[in-house]
Amino acid sequence: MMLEVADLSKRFGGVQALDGVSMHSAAGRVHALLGENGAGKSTLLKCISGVHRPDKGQMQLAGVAYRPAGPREAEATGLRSVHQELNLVPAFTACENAFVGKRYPKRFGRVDWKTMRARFAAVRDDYGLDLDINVPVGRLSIAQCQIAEILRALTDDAKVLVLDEPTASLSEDEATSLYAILRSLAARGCAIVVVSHRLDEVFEVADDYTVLRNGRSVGSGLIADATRDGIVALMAGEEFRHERHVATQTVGASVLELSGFKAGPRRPPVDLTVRASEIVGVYGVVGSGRSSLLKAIWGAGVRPSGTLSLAGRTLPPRGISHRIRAGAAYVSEDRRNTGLIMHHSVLDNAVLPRLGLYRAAKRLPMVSWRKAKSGASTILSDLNVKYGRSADRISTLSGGNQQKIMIGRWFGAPIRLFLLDEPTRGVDVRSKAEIHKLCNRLASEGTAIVFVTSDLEELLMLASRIVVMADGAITLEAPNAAVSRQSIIDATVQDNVNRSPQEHDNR
Ligand SMILES: Nc1ncnc2c1ncn2[C@@H]1O[C@H](COP(=O)(O)OP(=O)(O)OP(=O)(O)O)[C@@H](O)[C@H]1O
Repeated sequence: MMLEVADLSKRFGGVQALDGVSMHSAAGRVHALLGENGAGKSTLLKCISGVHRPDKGQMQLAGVAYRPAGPREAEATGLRSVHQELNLVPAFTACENAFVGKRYPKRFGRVDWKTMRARFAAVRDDYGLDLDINVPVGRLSIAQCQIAEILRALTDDAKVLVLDEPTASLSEDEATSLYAILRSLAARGCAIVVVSHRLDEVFEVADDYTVLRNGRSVGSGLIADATRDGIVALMAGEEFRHERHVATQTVGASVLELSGFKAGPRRPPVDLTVRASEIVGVYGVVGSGRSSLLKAIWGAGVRPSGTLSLAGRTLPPRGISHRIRAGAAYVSEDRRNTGLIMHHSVLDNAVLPRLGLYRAAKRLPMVSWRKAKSGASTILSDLNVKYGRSADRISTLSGGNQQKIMIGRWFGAPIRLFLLDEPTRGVDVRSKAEIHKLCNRLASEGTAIVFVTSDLEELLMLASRIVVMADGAITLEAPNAAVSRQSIIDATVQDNVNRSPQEHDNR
């Protein structure tokens, strides 16, 4: 075994995040680490990569006792990691980020930038990844940052590579190419441990699995011997099925109208109408302009232009407060920077956009924290959020639980238009089904929903109408039942859009 973990435990205050976990990962194999939100997956990866020190238990790397005092020591032993929260310096390029904390190539005593860039570009090309290495990562999308982070891990040979949800913000195609990279790394003798909530891809790429539940390892084995239902039952501790929930209710009046709307100065104009009770799913590859369009509709775009009307009123191209007053709500794809206030409490984050609901008295501009606390606890229990105390920092919650709060905090007041960017990113299968059910409930009450997703299954499962984007333009727009899986994938590339949507039908 390349990596062996035995009886590992880790406690944070009152939370037993890991409780005697064991796992083995062999060289040349991809090991999937599975479990519901808050099961302890990230904590386990952080113990392996030296971020956390376990309270109890042993680890071995390549047959030698391994107990890293920190991430540097773990790296020196041959371990590379890609965590859920990306750790990149925004002002540095992907290449400069890749060398942070490592020995720079030098020439005449000075940093040899040329060699550094060439070495980095060679790794990028070797793995067939597409990334501009001369742009500061602060200007890249989340998915491109993810690629930058993975490249950082690949710049030197690794014995073990651990990745926490590396495909969460990648589209189907990008995830497929990332997994091809993981397979080729495994073929070079690396042991790979990967966390993913996308079970379909786990079945395609992984050789072995371990399931965690409430901090304990509750099952492990060969993927070839496992079934999807069996794994889901292990994760949830009971039988569970994710039903398809495509909304069937009749749509109402138009809520959002875009006409010649440009999300930015160099973006093509977009025309789109979304009606009450409609769930429009927007799909495309990284950089196709999905998130920029959503952000621009929300009023936070960079120099947008054209006409946007919400519930019959034309709104200025920028300005979030107009949108909120008109009944819109938004969930950002970037939980850490623009979604949540990470150093504030669970309570603060859960009530922030709806503070007006928790006034001490009707016209008083003061918040009653008693009311806020009870409002928050309703939201948190409705969405089955796992947390210790509402005063804990939100950064201590697992990624999936943070995501649920980002969505739930908008409830409590009617939502006319709900804009959701990757609403179930990092969320486990059961919570995903709950969020889909919630979207359907909102739609049946008249909310118009526009969501961006990189998950083709989710798109087909939830959207009543499908929009595909490429290079900032809409390349396909049709009711869910009228498009094939292949035509959706084809439309993600501009050159393919002239083909008929019915051309392939392999759904
Ligand atoms: N630094 C921390 N301080 C306090 N509690 C923490 C900390 N890190 C994790 N926890 C708690 O440990 C538990 C396990 O969290 P972890 O992030 O490992 O879950 P996960 O399986 O990765 O979930 P997800 O799929 O949602 O990312 C959670 O209850 C979480 O709130």
